[in-house]
Order: sequence, then C-alpha cells, then structure tokens
Amino acid sequence: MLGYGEALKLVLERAVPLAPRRVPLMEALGLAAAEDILAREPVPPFTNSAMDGFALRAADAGPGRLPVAGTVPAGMAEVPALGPGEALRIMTGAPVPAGADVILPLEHVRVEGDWVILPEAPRRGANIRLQGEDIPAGGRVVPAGAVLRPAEVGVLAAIGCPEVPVRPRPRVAVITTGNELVDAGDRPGPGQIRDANIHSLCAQVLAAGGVPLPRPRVEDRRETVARALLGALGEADVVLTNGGISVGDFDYIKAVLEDNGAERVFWKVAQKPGSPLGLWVLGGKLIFGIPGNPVAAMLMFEEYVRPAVRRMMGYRNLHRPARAGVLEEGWTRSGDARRTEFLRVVAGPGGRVALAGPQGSGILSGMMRANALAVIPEGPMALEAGAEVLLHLLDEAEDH
Ligand SMILES: Nc1nc2c(c(=O)[nH]1)N[C@H]1C(S)=C(S)[C@@H](COP(=O)(O)OP(=O)(O)OC[C@H]3O[C@@H](n4cnc5c(N)ncnc54)[C@H](O)[C@@H]3O)O[C@H]1N2
Ligand code: MOO
Repeated sequence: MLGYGEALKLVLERAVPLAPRRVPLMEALGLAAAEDILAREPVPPFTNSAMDGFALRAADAGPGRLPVAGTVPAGMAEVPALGPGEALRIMTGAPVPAGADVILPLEHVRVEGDWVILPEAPRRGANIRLQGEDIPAGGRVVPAGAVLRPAEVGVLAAIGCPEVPVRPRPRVAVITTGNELVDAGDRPGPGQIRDANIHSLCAQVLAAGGVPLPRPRVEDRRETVARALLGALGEADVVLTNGGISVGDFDYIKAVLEDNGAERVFWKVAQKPGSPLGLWVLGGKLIFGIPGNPVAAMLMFEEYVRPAVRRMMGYRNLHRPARAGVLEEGWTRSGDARRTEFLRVVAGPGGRVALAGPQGSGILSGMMRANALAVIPEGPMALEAGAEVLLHLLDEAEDH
C-alpha cells in the first residue's frame, strides 16, 4: 500500500498554483504575489518635513533670529521658495521649500511675533525626509512568491498599486455524506448524529486560507452523490467529499467518481487514522475522498489538503513547523506495523510530549486538546517513555 510520504508527494504534484489574478489591495492580505512588483515612483514622492517647525538655511541659522515669511501646510501644491535670511513655518509632511536645508522643530525655537528666535546652529539636513529615501523609483519592492502581510499591503498602496497580481484563494467545496447525519442545530433521532465534519472541515479550509463552499449534505444514494459531486466541481477548485469512502455497502464515492471519468491518483494509504483516503482528478480539479470518522477527517485535511491549498495559493512554505519531542509515557501500536500513525499529543515546555487522551478516530475532543501531531513512522510496535518523536505543531502557523 502507498505510504504517507508517497501519497503526500502525489498530492503536491497535482496541486499546482492557481492562475494569477488581480485583486483589489483591500483583499490582498495573506495572498502570494504572482510576479515581481516594482515601484514606478519614489516614496516619499517629494522631499518633505519630518517635524512641525521652521524651514531655513543652515547657513542662516545660529544663535539669533529670522523673520517668518509664511506658512507651508501639508498638501500645499505651490510652495514659496525660501528667501535668504528668512524662515518659513512648516508642518510635518509639507514639501520642503526650495532653498531650505534644515527644519527646526517648534520645541527648539521661540516665536516672538513674526520672528523666530534660534538656539545654536542646527545640523544641515536635520528633520528633512528626502524624496525616494524609503523606496527609490524602479526598485523591486515585492518579489514574486512573497506573501503579502500588512506591511507589504501598505507599501503597495504607497507606490500606487491599487490592484495586485496574486495567486487567488482556492475555492474548496465540502460535501458530507451519510443518512445518519443531522444539522448541528437539530436534535438527532434514533441512530442519528450531528454533522460535525462539515463544520470542522470548512473551518479548516478557512484557516488554511481557502474559501470554503459548504454544499448541501448528501444521503448515501448513488444518484444523489453523483449530482452533488458534479455540482460541486462546477463551482470549486477543489472538492472534499467526506464519508462513504471505505468498503461499506453504501460507500459510493469511488464508484461515482470513476463512473464519471475521474482519474484515481490513489486510494488507501498505509496510515492510521485515515487509511481510506483517496485522491482523484477530474477536469483538472482535485477531489479528496476524506474518511468520515471525525478525527480522520481533520487529520487528512491537516496533513494533505492544507499543504495542497497552500501550494495552490503560491506559498513556498507548505507545512507546519516540525520539531522533535520526547514521549512522557509509553505507547503501543494496535494493528499493522507498516502504517504511519498520527497521534494527537500535547507538546509542553522542553519538548515533553503527552498523549491528548484516547486516540480513537471518533474522539474529536482530542483534537481540541492536542497542539501537535506525533508522526510515528512504520516499524516500531511500541515506543517507551523517553522515546524521541517527530511533531507537527498544529497551533503554530508557518505563515509564509
Ligand atoms: N471493513 C472495514 N470497515 C472500515 C474500514 C476498513 O478498512 N474496513 N475502515 C474504517 C476506517 S479507518 C474509517 S476512517 C471509516 C471510513 O469510512 P467512510 O469514509 O466510508 O465513512 P463513513 O462510514 O461514512 O463514516 C465513518 C464514521 O464517521 C461518522 N461520520 C461520517 N460523516 C460524519 C460527519 N459529517 N460528522 C460526524 N461524523 C461523521 C459516521 O457516522 C461513522 O461513524 O471506515 C471504517 N470502516
Ligand atoms: O481513518 Mo480511520 O479514521 O483510521 O479510523
């Protein structure tokens, strides 16, 4: 059977960055630039005052006084030149008048009527912000692939880039399946449970940067499943089906996909939980068949779908931070030693790792307690307390 590493590799080969699109700057946060972005204009666009105060010639300044010839507010278009032996009152952000080469802050002078009384001679250039000192014209401000954080968004606004070429957010349809499911707001009847996975999976899509498209829930009937799948493929870049992927009498996802021409990339992975995970491609779109058990559903999203979504968004860093931890308690594998196991754990200070409670694939509350997954490779049947394990840290975003 396919191993975890091979399955992940196949997923990432198929998940290619989405075609670039221009989005308004207000929507660009968190997206990756699709091309290098250059500054066409310098920032600041003109030399201006860094202080409220007086503009003058350093040569005129020294202990003494100068007549104040006028005031230069921020936003003034036609700024008077500074005559020799004069001062101009000036506000922060106002263009520096021709002839001036220093600004004295208000607090450093005394004003007497139309005169400004100066202290000792100031340093030439003080409190003047030069044109282009922040960003010179023609320079590359954001390289292709960089993720736009609030600072990049601000810089793009400053250079006059109201629309940004980015990789868009993938639209990820989520279809839960099962006759036993009712809405979160409904009271389950006999044999019924609430549909937890539509919520956890859509929340994971959103948290990963995608756009969740929750689709109407589907009962375990072939025609209904087929209609739901084709409908979702019409709207989304990626489709997640949930449940109905194993070997039960009413598990129709595989058959429906393949009857409709979907190419099977893989089905079943040597891992626990999540062994019935599958990936198909239809019309260039990825369809993940995600197992129904609530923990398996979340873990399969975390380990496979999330990196795929990030790759489609043009991110370079696809995976959560990983580090080594040390098991505080022993662990014994139940079942096949040829599987990778993902344990829900709490990673504490000093790399100490405790199990986040019972490890059943239906123990969804364990996902709340866990802040990491311990990834146990195939092989050992048991690990003793003190064994080193690889952790995928769930609460720490890699960010970019
Ligand atoms: N004979 C075998 N039986 C099973 C195998 C197997 O290999 N041979 N694999 C088991 C594993 S592992 C898993 S995981 C499940 C996966 O099955 P399906 O993907 O077909 O999921 P369902 O049977 O539809 O549901 C499984 C379980 O999860 C509950 N569920 C489903 N959807 C939701 C939802 N939206 N919200 C909350 N809970 C949900 C469902 O009620 C079932 O209890 O198959 C095993 N069986
Ligand atoms: O994937 Mo199943 O959830 O191992 O239990």
